[in-house]
Amino acid sequence: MQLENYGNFPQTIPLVIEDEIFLYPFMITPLFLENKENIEAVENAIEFNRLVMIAVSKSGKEGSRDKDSFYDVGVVGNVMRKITLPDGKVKVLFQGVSKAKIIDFVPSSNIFATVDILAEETKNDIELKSLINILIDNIKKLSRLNNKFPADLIKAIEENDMPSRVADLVSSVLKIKKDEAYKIFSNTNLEQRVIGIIEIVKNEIESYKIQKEITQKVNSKIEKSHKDYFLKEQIKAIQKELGADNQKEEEIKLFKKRLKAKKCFMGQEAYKETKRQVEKLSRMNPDSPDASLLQTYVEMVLDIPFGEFANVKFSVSSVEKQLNKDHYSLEKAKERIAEYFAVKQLLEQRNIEDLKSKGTVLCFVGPPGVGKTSLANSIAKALARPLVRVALGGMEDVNELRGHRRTYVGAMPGRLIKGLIDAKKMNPVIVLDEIDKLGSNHRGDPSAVMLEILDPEQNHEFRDLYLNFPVDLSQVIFVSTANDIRKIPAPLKDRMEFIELNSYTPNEKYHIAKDYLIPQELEKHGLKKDEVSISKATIELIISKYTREAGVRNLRRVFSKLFRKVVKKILENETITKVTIGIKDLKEYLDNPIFEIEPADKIDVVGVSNGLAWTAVGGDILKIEAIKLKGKGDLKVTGNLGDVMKESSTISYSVVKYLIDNKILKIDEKDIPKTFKEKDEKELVDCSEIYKRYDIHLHIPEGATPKDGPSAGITMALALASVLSNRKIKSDIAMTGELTLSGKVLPIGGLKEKLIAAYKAKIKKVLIPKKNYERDLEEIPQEVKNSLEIKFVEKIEDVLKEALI
Ligand SMILES: Nc1ncnc2c1ncn2[C@@H]1O[C@H](COP(=O)(O)OP(=O)(O)OP(=O)(O)O)[C@@H](O)[C@H]1O
Repeated sequence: MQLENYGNFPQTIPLVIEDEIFLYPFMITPLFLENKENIEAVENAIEFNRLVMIAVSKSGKEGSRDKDSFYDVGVVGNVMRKITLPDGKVKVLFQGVSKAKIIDFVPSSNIFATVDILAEETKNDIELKSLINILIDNIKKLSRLNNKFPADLIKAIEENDMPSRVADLVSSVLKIKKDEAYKIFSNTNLEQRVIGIIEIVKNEIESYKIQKEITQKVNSKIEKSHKDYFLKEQIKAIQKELGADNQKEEEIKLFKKRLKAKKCFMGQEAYKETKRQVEKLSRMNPDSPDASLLQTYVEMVLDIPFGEFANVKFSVSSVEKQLNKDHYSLEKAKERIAEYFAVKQLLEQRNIEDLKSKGTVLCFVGPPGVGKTSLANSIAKALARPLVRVALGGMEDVNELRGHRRTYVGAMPGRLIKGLIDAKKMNPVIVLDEIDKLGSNHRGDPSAVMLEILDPEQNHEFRDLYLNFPVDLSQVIFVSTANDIRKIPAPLKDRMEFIELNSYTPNEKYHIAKDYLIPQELEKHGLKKDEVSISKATIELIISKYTREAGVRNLRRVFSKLFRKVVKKILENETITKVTIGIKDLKEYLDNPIFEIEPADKIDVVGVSNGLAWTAVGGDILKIEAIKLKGKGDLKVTGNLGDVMKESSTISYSVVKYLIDNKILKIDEKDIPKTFKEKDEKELVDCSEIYKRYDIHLHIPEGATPKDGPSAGITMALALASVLSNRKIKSDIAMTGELTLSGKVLPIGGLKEKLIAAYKAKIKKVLIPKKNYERDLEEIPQEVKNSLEIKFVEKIEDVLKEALI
């Protein structure tokens, strides 16, 4: 279609104002017209076979035909077809012919405008060509990002050698906003127009790239959240299938129910804290690790037996009965325990509530195996309360008692709270075993924690760190045990009442074995009384040669070992109805004997004296050895001695020197080493030269065992006196006593243990301080007193007189 066929320009032609599409020359475009003027203009063009000018309305001014409501540059073309649609609208097919500009608009007619063709100019063909190439490149790039430019379209663009057509075509595909499209289209400089289009294509490429990136990110996020969502849904479905979902709800319900039941017994703070934690738990995902920790906490708290009490009545008679039933002898201890519960019973009968739970804590002190724990057992049995044993010996951290805070990995309540849970009662008997082993090497302050537990002023509000609320321990009966009273911290000692238990004599052991250990062990092994017979002599031999202990723990083990073998024998041979165990059989049953305290040396020697020692595991014989070596009066002391014992050796040495100087201890002149000159001239030398010309070495075996205390004073002095005077010491004599610098003998502790040790070592005579002789002999078992000659000594001279030959 030729433009010339339509006459010269400028000319006045019908004007259509298009609201939607920005038209370009050579485009064949369907247009939908509903505006009366537009329809009239089209009809006029068809009727008179004229061209029509299509101008585009400015943004926001659609529907108006005012002069400045549309762009003045548009397209002239012809109407190829016109169809009137059923709704009154008119559809026309328009073919653009040329770019044109409205020179004049005729508002009176309203459908006509005077229009001129707008020619485009090119300044530089080569530049234009390059710009077209750049444009095509960018279009190709864009086509990789979206599908606006299909391959055949790109091909058509490439093959078109009219730059203005390429520009029109590309612009029409890009769907540029009207005002921008107008700006580019109305430019008559073709290079500038192509540059404008390139910019738009590039912007579009950038924005697509960004869009793509964002889409990818969003997609991956959406994918992840979708994945999570689906997984969670699946878990839920599985849990539902397994009933776990309900299970959690059920559990929380149960916790709340149990908590409600305990509310009035557990105290407000405890109730509030637990309630808070149950609520927190109900909001948690049951699979999270925190939830399982919290669940353990809630379960622990609800397991504490708040409000549950075993028999609350105290009955002295039943305590006494049980103690007597379970223990041989131990009269003093039994009496003291009975008194303790008598007070409690009276306070209860007279309803003096607040004193009932107060008072001191019983502490059984003595060597291992003498019945400390077993007395506590009997107390619990008699009071019909559960017994909880808390071993303090192996404890490394005091927080094992008080619990670890919940922030601590693997936190748990302390042993006391666990004890209550195990006992299922709030008033058990708790035995704090080996309270003396709670030393300062523990982490934390053990005595402060123990005070919190034992002090009635504090223990009704004992705060376990794990629970984080106070628990009332005031109804608990605490009993403690210790081997060595000296190792218990002073503030704790103040709260305790000590009941001393001593080593058993062989005779006591025999009775315990016969009346308690053997019947109990027979029962444990399923044996009847008449199936085993052990003679008295056999039991005594077992005591003296197969056990080496202050108590009877190993003795019990020996019987258990014997009876295991008896059981085996009976099972192996059904004809056996009774097994007799005699002295001869012991070797077969028990291997070689272990000697208890070794009997003292039978030979009297110079410089070896027998001391008596008290240790946490019972009494012992302490041999003290002294030798003299040529020297110049030094004293060397070995044997792992503590400071007090070292001082005591110095005192002993000074006392002995004093005795020599004052001729109380006679020195034979022959024993003093002399110089050749003194020998030749037969010079007399002073007796003091004996200690000036010799060095003395004092040793107390066994070197690996630490020893301390002043009670070996007289024994060391005796050894020193013996070695310096060269007089022998009687081997069957032993002694104990502190020595003062003026030679007086002061009293000592642990006499009973020491005398029992002397008795076991077959010592004949024992020298003890006068004060002990007058005060403590009553407590010494008769069999010991019968077999030992016990003599008191007041001063060192008495010792020398008795012991030196
Ligand atoms: N007087 C006694 N009568 C009967 N049995 C006794 C007597 N003394 C101790 N026993 C028994 O000896 C065994 C050891 O006693 P127990 O465990 O009470 O010793 P312990 O003094 O607590 O020792 P440790 O200090 O090592 O804890 C127990 O089986 C106990 O029954």
